[in-house]
This record gives sequence, structure tokens and C-alpha cells, in this order.
Amino acid sequence: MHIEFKNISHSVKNRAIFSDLNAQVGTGKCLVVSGRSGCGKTLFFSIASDIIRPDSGQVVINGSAVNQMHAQDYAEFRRNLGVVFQLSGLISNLTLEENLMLPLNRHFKELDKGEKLRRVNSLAKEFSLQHYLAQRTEMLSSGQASLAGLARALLLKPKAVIWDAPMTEIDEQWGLYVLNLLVRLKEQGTTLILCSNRKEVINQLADEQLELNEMLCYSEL
Ligand SMILES: Nc1ncnc2c1ncn2[C@@H]1O[C@H](COP(=O)(O)OP(=O)(O)OP(=O)(O)O)[C@@H](O)[C@H]1O
Repeated sequence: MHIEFKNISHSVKNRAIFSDLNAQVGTGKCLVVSGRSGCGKTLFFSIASDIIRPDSGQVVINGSAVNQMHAQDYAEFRRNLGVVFQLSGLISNLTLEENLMLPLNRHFKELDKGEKLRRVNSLAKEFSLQHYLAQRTEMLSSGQASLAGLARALLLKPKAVIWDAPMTEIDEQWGLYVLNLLVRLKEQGTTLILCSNRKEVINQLADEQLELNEMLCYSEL
């Protein structure tokens, strides 16, 4: 999936955070978005994953602007996008299995329940979470919740993964595993957008880098 950010401007409470920002990342490549705290990494993540629409400018997927897509193309774009939140985004009063089934039930209605459960079990096992499937996700540690957030995104076999602050909660061993996993995903053609200042993420994964300009943090409209 080729993703382009064209002339993005966005303000929060009358403060310009992005002003005419441009960036792009090709299929199987990784864009790392970095910058100091408060510069807008999470805001960029939200715009990239179409949680927030920018005040002006466009996010363009394989040549089609997200804000002009027909419903069917938009549904396909969403199905192809794996979104991983900084704080996992799991629903705490559902079990882990219920959380992991949500995107499959939403985007892969045609898959039978047995196949969905097989996918859920296999990814849970990959991240050593199989014993937690029947438990509510408030039982997970923050590192486990982070891995579960990643598992939930990967269940869709996405063509692009957008991850806010990857690896901040997980331990060193899992960090290495996840880094290698991200390298493999890239090799398989998955596009990555990672909002991170971590050196290992930048050194091992970045094909493109966007350093958010700290001056923008203080410019007033
Ligand atoms: N709901 C909000 N209300 C007011 N200001 C906000 C809101 N959300 C974000 N901001 C402002 O927008 C700017 C960008 O925030 P953002 O969370 O994207 O930064 P960040 O680079 O991800 O920071 P960090 O590295 O600390 O997570 C910040 O200056 C913040 O104060």
C-alpha cells in the first residue's frame, strides 16, 4: 500500500500543529515519524489511520484520497489497515478472545467462526497470550496489552500497519522479537508507519523519516 500525506495542515484548539506537511511511504517500506514530546506524533498517527480528518490536505492511498473514497473502497482500505494504539486500545470489560474477534467479525463477516478462532488462537500463541484468551483484558500487564494490540491489528493480515509509540511497554526480549517481525512484514510487502523516537526502530526499519518540527509546536495561529 502506497500512502501519501499531501499538504496536511491541522490545528488543535487554535494552535497550528501541522502546517502544509508532506510525506509518503511506498509498498513494503517504513516511514518513521519522530520528534519531541508534544510535536504531534500521536496526532499524525490519528490522521494516518483516519481517526482524525485534517483541517486541510489529503491522505492518499494508492492514488485515491481517503476523504473522497466510495464506501466500498473505504471499507477495503480499513480492512487492509492494521492500527496499533499506544495504550493498546483493548476494551477492558471484554475477554481477550472477544477483543481479538472484533475486527474479524467486522471486516471478515464471510469467514466461518472456526477459522476466525483458529486465527485468534494462532496469533495469541505467537505472543504467549493463549492462556489469557478467556480473561478480561484488564488482567493483562501493559506489555502484554501492547502485544495484544499488535496481535489484533495483525489478525486482519493488513497491507499497512500504523503504530503509535511501538515497543514502549514491552520488554527487551519481546522488543527484539517484534522488531524482527516488523522486518519480516516489510519483506512481505507490508507498509509500516511507526511514530517513534527509538533508535533501534529508526536504524533497523526506517526507509523514510519524518522529523516533526518542534517549532510548529509553539506557533500560534
Ligand atoms: N485533546 C487535546 N486538547 C488540546 N491539545 C491537544 C489535544 N490533543 C493533543 N493536543 C496538543 O497537540 C500537540 C500534539 O500532541 P501529540 O499527542 O500528537 O504529541 P506527541 O508528539 O505524540 O507527544 P508524546 O511524544 O509526548 O506522546 C500537543 O502540543 C498537545 O498539547
